[in-house]
Amino acid sequence: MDAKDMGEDLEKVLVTESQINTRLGEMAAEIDADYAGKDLLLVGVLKGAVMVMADLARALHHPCEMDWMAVSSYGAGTTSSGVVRILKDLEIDIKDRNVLIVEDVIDSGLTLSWLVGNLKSRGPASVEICTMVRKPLAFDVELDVRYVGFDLPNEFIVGYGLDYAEKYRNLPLIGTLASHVYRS
Ligand SMILES: O=P(O)(O)OC[C@H]1O[C@H](OP(=O)(O)OP(=O)(O)O)[C@H](O)[C@@H]1O
Ligand code: HPA
Ligand SMILES: [Mg+2]
Repeated sequence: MDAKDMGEDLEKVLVTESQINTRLGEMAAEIDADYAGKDLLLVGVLKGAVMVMADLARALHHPCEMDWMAVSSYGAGTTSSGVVRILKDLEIDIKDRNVLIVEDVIDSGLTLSWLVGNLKSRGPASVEICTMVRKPLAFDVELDVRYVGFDLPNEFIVGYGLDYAEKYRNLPLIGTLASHVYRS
């Protein structure tokens, strides 16, 4: 899928595919340097983080393991319910591991502040966060985000894993939707 397949649904492009790829390379280089000589376990948060996880893992030179959690707070709407549920837990024991949580977006920050607390209670050596997008509201919760792709304004976005009612995740860029999409 690309912008041409969106018909009139795409309002504007905020981050292009090539900007995403360039930034991913920079973030991977930082992670390679920071984790030199250490083990690394990437924890992707389904489903939104699938694209970042796949591309980031391939951009890393550092060997890593990957595991997945599914937590949900949004359902089909565009605002967080604040109630986080585990839909699928990790399969790997993270005790004494260096965990790097991989996310597509930190919006209200509620999902990650809950998840960081949950993972820290399992006795890992470290827990850090890598997200492709961070929005301003996330600054209201105490969240130490080590790697940020792009700081974007407070608008609902889709693409590169981000969905609206499960659609548009396979758009390779990040953009906003035209208002008629929300009405239909
Ligand atoms: O910072 P917050 O306001 O908590 O929002 C961020 C979270 O919301 C989205 O997930 P969602 O629950 O929609 O599931 P999905 O990844 O399957 O789309 C997104 O992928 C993040 O995990
Ligand atoms: O802007 C967003 N788009 C899609 N999913 C999301 N989940 C939190 N914020 C967003
Ligand atoms: Mg979502």
